[in-house]
Amino acid sequence: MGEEPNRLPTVTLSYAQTLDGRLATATGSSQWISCKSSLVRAHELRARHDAVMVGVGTVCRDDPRLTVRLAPGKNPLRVVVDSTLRTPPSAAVLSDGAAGRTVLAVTGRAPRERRARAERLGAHVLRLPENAEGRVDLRALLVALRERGIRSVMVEGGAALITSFLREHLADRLAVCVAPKLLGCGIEAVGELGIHDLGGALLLEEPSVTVCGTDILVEGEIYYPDDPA
Ligand SMILES: Nc1c(N[C@@H]2O[C@H](COP(=O)(O)O)[C@@H](O)[C@H]2O)[nH]c(=O)[nH]c1=O
Repeated sequence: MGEEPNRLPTVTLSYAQTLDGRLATATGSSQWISCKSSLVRAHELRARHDAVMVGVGTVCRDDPRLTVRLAPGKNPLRVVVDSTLRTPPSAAVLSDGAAGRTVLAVTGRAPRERRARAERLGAHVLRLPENAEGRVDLRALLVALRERGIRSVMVEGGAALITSFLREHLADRLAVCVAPKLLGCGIEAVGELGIHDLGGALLLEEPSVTVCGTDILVEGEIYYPDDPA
């Protein structure tokens, strides 16, 4: 059977949270929530995807490298969703010598001089339409990535990007690492989805639950009850 040419890349949301659903403390401290075995597994998952994606807030807070280092395998394309291009030139994704494997997804609100600077560093700046909130239109981003041959995307966060993918029904799979820790107040993994009764809850279809080191991994396909069958 041939591949559907218009199919959007498969999107997997993958993140580590505490038992009480936090990605980080209220001050943004998140390294590390998961145990070493889960970190290895996260790198294995990166290697199985064509692209790994984060929001610019995560870049500014964590300065991730988004490479495969703890497992064998190829580095995926790195994609930063960054409507006004706030990624600093010193960020690892622009300064580690592999900026040619970094896409900055921006809107028309990204100042020209910042775009030129990122391109001089070797990054690909992808100018995309904005949504009603002035942020990058995620569907347009997925279409643009598909045109570049990307068939699978692993979205690592942060909370705003995770929430947007769920709200727009653009996430296909969830792979959540739950660490046996409690933080109380902190950054919640998933924000407002506009669900007012339990019948509207997003579900994981046939989820798998496995233990990884001291963490619990929950994975499955996301079912959106409001979507037409
Ligand atoms: N805090 C947290 C994760 N955070 C994710 O890992 C990124 C760091 O990537 P890198 O610099 O390549 O190691 C970070 O920006 C965020 O996307 N991942 C996990 O498996 N477990 C954790 O506890």
